Amino acid sequence: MSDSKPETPAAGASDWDARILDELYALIESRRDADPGSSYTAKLFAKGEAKIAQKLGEEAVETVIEGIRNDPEALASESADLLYHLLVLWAARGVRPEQVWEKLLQRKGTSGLAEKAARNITA
Ligand SMILES: N=c1c2ncn([C@@H]3O[C@H](COP(=O)(O)OP(=O)(O)OP(=O)(O)O)[C@@H](O)[C@H]3O)c2ncn1[C@@H]1O[C@H](COP(=O)(O)O)[C@@H](O)[C@H]1O
Repeated sequence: MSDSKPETPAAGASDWDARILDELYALIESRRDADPGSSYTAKLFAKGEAKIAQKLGEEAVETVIEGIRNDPEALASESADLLYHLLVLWAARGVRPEQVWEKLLQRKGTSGLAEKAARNITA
């Protein structure tokens, strides 16, 4: 069996990882000038940044609800909706995934508690 990941993951496949976020972002970018009648992403772009942010908020609330209920499958499903809409907002506002990955990388190894304590000293 090859170690390499498939070009495109099959639905339900476990042999995939977070690189799908980069692929999804590229797909979202490719829909920027598409027909809103044939693409949900294009429809979101046509509605504008404020509506996209509002939609992200709705998906966040739905994710929170599933986080409070004990239904991991529903939580995973709402999380996918949330991530998709977050990526659409990044694209709409000109944020590249690499910018966010860089932020995460910079924080690697720094405890959230230590960072918060340092912030309070300098505030
Ligand atoms: N990952 C997603 C994805 N996740 C969620 N959604 C859509 O997000 C919407 C959210 O559903 P809701 O019930 O919350 O909202 P709604 O009532 O349907 O929508 P609104 O009228 O409120 O805007 C649904 O229409 C979902 O289909 C997505 N739509 C698209 N993608 C990806 O984007 C690609 C391009 O899609 P199109 O732009 O439609 O071609 C697809 O191949 C997917 O890979």
